[in-house]
Amino acid sequence: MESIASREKFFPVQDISEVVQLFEYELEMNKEPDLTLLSIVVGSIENLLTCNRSNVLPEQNDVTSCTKLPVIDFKIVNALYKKFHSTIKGYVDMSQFANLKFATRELVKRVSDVIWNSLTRSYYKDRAHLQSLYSYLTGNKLDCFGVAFAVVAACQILGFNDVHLALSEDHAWVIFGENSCETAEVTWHGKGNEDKRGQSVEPGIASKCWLYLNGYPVRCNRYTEVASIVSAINPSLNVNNDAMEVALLQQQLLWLLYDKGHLSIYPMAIGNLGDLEEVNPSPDRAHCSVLFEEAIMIARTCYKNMHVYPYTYQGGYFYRHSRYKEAFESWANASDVLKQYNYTRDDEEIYKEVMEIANELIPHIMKVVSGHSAHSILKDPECFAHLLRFYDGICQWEEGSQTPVLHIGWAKPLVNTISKFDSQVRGQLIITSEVESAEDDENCNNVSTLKGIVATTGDEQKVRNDWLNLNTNLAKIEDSAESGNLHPNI
Ligand SMILES: CC1(C)CN=C(N2CCN(c3ncnc4sc(C(F)(F)C(F)(F)F)cc34)CC2)S1
Repeated sequence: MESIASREKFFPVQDISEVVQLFEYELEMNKEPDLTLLSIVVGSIENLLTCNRSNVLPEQNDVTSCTKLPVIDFKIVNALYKKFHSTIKGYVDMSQFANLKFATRELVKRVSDVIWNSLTRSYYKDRAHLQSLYSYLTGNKLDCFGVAFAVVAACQILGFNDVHLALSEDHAWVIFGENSCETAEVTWHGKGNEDKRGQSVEPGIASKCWLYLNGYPVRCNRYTEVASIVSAINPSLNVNNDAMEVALLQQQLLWLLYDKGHLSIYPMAIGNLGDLEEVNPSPDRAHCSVLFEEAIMIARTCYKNMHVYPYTYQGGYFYRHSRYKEAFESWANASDVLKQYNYTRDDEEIYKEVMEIANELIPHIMKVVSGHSAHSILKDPECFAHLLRFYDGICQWEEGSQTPVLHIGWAKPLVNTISKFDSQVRGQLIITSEVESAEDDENCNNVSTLKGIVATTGDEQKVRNDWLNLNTNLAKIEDSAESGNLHPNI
């Protein structure tokens, strides 16, 4: 039985700096970081401070790395660690997988079955704080991410170091095999969907749905898996409050991983750090807006600009700081990513995200700026161009998709927004468009799309009627609304 005796010297853990030291040791000194140990430690701190917070902390707590944490005893951690080891080694009969250099699909499926079959029969899967091995070992509950993570931690215990976590923006699976070129579903996704555990994710990638990022997920190594443990820390006490100590712990651990370069292929983790820095800026650290930019650059360079969330992290920041023109640009850039996909029922999460932007945030901005003076964004053709690009990307997302995206609920805020801009502003747009080949249009009409919307100020430009493409889509929506076949999503 592998032991954590060598780590006993870090216990009892009493404050954030001691947790950071333990992570530092695991990242630097251990042959490879022990996913089981680290998940149990942060999971126990999170659960003690968010679930049963009964007098585990002194009233006053300082807000530095000496922030007091509930005392985590070695014997508790050691008992849970041994429990996971004996569960995995007890239920995975290694005689069937003897002398394997690399994991097989059967092995991965068997490990997934052991985790899956040991979960509580029915519980609210979307509840917070179900992501760690502490939750699994003390309550037999895990969320979608937690199951995938547990499978990878279990494979580490069994010695299969080729099994790694693959992370999209709303799903997780594993990669394994000689060049890590095999993939396997190991957890469920969404509500009411049959799980596909054991199968490859190739069909998901082939369907061009956002859930599988066109084959550009974050392919983790052990260090990025440690980053996923930290990024998955959830400081929420309830809908409106966070446990400050847990947020501080997450922020310090993310900076530790950032400084070691372990966030350099993980845009969402950098986005998470940006959100934490916005609320609680660390002295002599980059401003949060720099972090949001960095996440975007990683998505563009490492993931062929297939990730949406880096732009919505940045757009959300600009929106919260009333930097509306920049928010429009971020959201238009997010839409440029989305139009590379076909919308399917598995993409609910990003649908809700885009719908909130289009039907809540942008209309709110329109209300706020309506009363403002001449310099307002309603006189700015570049703002108008960003908004058109945002809406057009959604239209293109819908084109070629099995499931419609837009419905009359979208058209009203859309038309309302566009009509807020003066006609002379609208007249200052230059629309360039290329006619795309018709392979994706069932009527074999040439599908002209907005290849670029540039705004000029100054001399009047006749608006090229190519952007009528947008109006054509609007007409379709209104027709469909009249004929009553509204979007099933509403
Ligand atoms: C701009 C936003 C709306 C703000 N928060 C966002 N998050 C919060 C954090 N988040 C994440 N942050 C770090 N890593 C991961 S891995 C992952 C996942 F693959 F979907 C999983 F594993 F299935 F849950 C999600 C996720 C998901 C996206 S996007």
